[in-house]
Amino acid sequence: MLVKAHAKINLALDVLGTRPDGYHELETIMQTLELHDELEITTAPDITLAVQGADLPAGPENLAYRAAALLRERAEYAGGAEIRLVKRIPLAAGLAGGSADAAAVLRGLNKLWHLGLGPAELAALGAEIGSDVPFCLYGGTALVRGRGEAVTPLRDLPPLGVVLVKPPFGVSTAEVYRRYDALVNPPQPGCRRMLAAAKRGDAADLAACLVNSLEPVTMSLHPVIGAIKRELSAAGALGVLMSGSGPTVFGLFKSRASAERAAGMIRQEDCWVTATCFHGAGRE
Ligand SMILES: C[C@@](CO)(OP(=O)(O)O)[C@H](O)COP(=O)(O)OP(=O)(O)OC[C@H]1O[C@@H](n2ccc(N)nc2=O)[C@H](O)[C@@H]1O
Ligand SMILES: Nc1ncnc2c1ncn2[C@@H]1O[C@H](COP(=O)(O)OP(=O)(O)O)[C@@H](O)[C@H]1O
Repeated sequence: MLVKAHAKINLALDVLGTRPDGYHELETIMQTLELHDELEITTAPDITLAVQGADLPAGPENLAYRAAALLRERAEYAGGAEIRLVKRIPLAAGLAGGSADAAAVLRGLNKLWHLGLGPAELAALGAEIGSDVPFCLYGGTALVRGRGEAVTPLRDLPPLGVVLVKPPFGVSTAEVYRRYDALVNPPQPGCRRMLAAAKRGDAADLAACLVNSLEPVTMSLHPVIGAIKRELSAAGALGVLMSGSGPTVFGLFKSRASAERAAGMIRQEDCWVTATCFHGAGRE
């Protein structure tokens, strides 16, 4: 069985405070992209994982493996699965690559093992693996709250083009959140404004409402993020923003074709650059 694990970006991200469990209360609007990892999953006596395209462990430290092991344990399933993962989403990028893989494994094994678990049950399991996993199980466009476990699907947005630019370093999500807590003047929330724009579904409106409370934190650590934003704007982006805890920066374009043209204009040293587009929940 072939399963696609789609990357995500955050179109808006507000941090509302810290929770008793040490995580942060969020309000964010997330959107899956056509860019995806691929997983070939077949039944086997035990759980095995082979990774192609990235230097990643293939044991329990890998979120894809961890998802299979957790599902097998909770479903008390006797068999296993052979998982072959082809990575295309860059690591520690703010694109939820690991979370997307974990969600793809939960979705795929739920079918392959005929477990019959519903979306809410899978999302509860996913939340134990990582905060972005519940959204990755739903995909499309959604309002996400809590630690990331409360997902409210929204109507699909127009299929906008997206250029992704990732500088040559990863970012620790935990460190970005820790540094956020130390901000004297945290950014103003903007998720509600984006929610209204998402309901209207107008591209220029969406682009004008992009907001990410974590962006100033990561940008203070890596000023190149500001340079990438300026270059994407100069290439004609409708709007630009860092995704999640970063460091990937995205630019929105009216179509995939215009994103492809703009991607060819990006001259940032040593950056990973690709053009993709919004991916709706209903599509594989
Ligand atoms: C920032 C966001 C925005 O969508 O995405 P990415 O930038 O990672 O893609 C998410 O909140 C990241 O989700 P995810 O990367 O799954 O985080 P987890 O593995 O669950 O947690 C990593 C660390 O981030 C912090 N964390 C995460 C989520 C949250 N709501 N509050 C937090 O404080 C915690 O310190 C936690 O130990
Ligand atoms: N299948 C996986 N794909 C990517 N990263 C993984 C995976 N399994 C574990 N990881 C670890 O999780 C960390 C964060 O992964 P990722 O989800 O790509 O980051 P982000 O949430 O910032 O997009 C990586 O640095 C990597 O060490």
